Amino acid sequence: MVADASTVIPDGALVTTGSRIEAVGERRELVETYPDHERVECDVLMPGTVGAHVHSVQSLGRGIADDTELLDWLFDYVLPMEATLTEREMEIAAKLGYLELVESGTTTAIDHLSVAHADRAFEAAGEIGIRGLMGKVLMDRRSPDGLLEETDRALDETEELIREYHGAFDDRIRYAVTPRFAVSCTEECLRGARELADEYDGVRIHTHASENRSEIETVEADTGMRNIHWLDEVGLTGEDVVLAHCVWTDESEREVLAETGTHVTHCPSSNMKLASGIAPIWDYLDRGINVALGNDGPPCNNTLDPFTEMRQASLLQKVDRLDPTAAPAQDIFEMATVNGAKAAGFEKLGKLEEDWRADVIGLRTDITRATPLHDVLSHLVFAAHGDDVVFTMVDGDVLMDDGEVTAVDADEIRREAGEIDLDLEDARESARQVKP
Ligand SMILES: Nc1ccnc(=O)[nH]1
Repeated sequence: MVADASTVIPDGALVTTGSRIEAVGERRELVETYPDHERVECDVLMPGTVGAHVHSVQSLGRGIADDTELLDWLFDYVLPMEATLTEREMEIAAKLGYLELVESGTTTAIDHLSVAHADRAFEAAGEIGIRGLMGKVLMDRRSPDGLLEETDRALDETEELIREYHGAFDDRIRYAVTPRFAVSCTEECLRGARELADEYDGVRIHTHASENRSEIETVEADTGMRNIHWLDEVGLTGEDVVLAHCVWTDESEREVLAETGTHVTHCPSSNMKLASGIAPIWDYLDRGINVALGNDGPPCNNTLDPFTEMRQASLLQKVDRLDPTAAPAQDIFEMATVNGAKAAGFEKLGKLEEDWRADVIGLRTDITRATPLHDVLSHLVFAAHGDDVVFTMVDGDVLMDDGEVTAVDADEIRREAGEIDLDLEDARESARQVKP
């Protein structure tokens, strides 16, 4: 079996000290060197994946907006849903999202929440134990009732949340200031986001950028500039900025991304499903841009399975370039692990190495789909499913063991989520009036 020892370990074992990896290697070896220690043992051990762009709180909207393009999808379905959810529903939505992530092998999420009740998602992440870089969404124009906020209020609320949650839950949770996208934010809001990120050490910025053509046309009509140039102008590029999508960028915008060290999160399933386009991620990597991987939200994917996302990322590049050697498993795997960790800003995350953070998952391979197992990396990128994950650990704490999530009652979350009735009519009317 071929594998990079620092990333994937077949028939592996792991010993932790607190939140760090003490030792990791083949089961046989660790049984000898650590005979009396508590060990994690699994068919395959690998770093937990980093979902570098998700919307946990959109989890109640899976299947409500299929077969639409971005702005219809957003203004006719997703914004009305976010505007309608009560505090309790937002909490259930977030829990459902984190549950799906933890169950299928994502241990860190870069999470775009919603405008209201963001504290419920922070608390839910803390309760379940997932690692996250996340923030309340900022929207101060072209936004429906229930989401539209006055600029100062949106920024003040952000600052309150930074004070409360940045570094919370043993520093598993960090804050990202998250303007929704340039379409729904004023210049003052975008510049205010940069100021807040500069004021608080370790706070990052996460937003959507250049996902589809209607979006960049809207920004160009508003500002006279290409979207990435506009974001650069107002301070939203740099090593502390993670931009989701970046499908529609020209040469000069790509230079800006590379020069500023801005991170890009590729979301292939979402880009395919909303027919947004194919992001030029190999060009980005060639330029030295850090590219991470994300599932985006359940209403546009419609799964949060990181293994499916790795597969889609590779296949999309192969067909786009008509080159079967494009996007090999090792590069895609790095996007889903270390590159995501770099984007999220957590150091010593995303590899199985001594003294690195013990964010680890284990998969079973005693299944038909994994037999015979010629190449474990190939298996993980092209054949594995999130369902194969049986063990999830964050910071040395076990979140799922033998397929059972430990910190929360998963049945109860699913039951409550299943009973929520979405009635979007009024909110949809309001959203239509502000649609670009
Ligand atoms: N792709 C997206 C753009 C803006 N907002 C969203 O929720 N999703």
